[in-house]
Amino acid sequence: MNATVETTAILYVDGVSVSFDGFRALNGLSLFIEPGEMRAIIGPNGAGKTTMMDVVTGKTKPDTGTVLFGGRHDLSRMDEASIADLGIGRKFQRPTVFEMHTVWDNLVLAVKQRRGVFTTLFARLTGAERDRLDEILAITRLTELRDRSAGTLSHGQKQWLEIGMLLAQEPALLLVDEPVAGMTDAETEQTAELLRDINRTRSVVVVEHDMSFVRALGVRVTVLHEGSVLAEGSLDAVSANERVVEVYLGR
Ligand SMILES: Nc1ncnc2c1ncn2[C@@H]1O[C@H](COP(=O)(O)OP(=O)(O)OP(=O)(O)O)[C@@H](O)[C@H]1O
Repeated sequence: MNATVETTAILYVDGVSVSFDGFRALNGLSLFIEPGEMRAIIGPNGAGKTTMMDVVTGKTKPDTGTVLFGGRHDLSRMDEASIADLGIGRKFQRPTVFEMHTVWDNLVLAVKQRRGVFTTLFARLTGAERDRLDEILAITRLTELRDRSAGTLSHGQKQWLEIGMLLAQEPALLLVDEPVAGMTDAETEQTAELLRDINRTRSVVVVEHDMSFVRALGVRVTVLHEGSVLAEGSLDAVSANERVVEVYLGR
């Protein structure tokens, strides 16, 4: 694994393979995300999308290949906590907010998690931290709901709150797994807007099956199939690709 590659990519994944009991979940996967980019990853079930996220976040170690963050951090040698500390945030498919706490307190807990539990659990937020959380409430469309307990939010609002909790940790790169599954059409549209807002200051990788949502994002799309990249380009370009239609979109 070579950590001296020259690259401008914030996320550099090159020739990565991962096998589980002889089955190749990733097979020479190469993917390069530039700083400030938002990328959508699509592909059939079992294509390797989740495994790709697992490799980037340190949950799964690649058998071969190179995974670099910011051109110099070799993620294949780091554990999950160190990778999160570097500035890679991951939003899993199911929301895991603290239901008994208010929206605001959930965000405060996320800030405290970032600062380190032991030193500052009882310390008050600084003015700058409060201002930042107000901004995050606005970005995640939750300003009016700040005093509601998280358990009373709709499914979509819980997903936005969890995205807000990730933002409170100020990641440079956000990985988002199927954010709109189970959302209403209106929530889906708003989630596309919300991610575009977030993408003004951060790089984002979104895995999603919902093609109207991917269209609304309006970003470059990577199609995975059998653990490697089948096609890459605009949604229109990959939708016109015969192999992509055959293995995924035409189903
Ligand atoms: N820990 C594991 N042990 C054994 N096999 C695994 C493991 N994790 C993933 N796989 C297999 O690797 C393949 C790729 O799975 P992965 O979850 O990455 O696909 P995916 O593109 O995310 O699919 P989906 O759209 O269904 O979430 C699948 O065939 C899966 O069964």
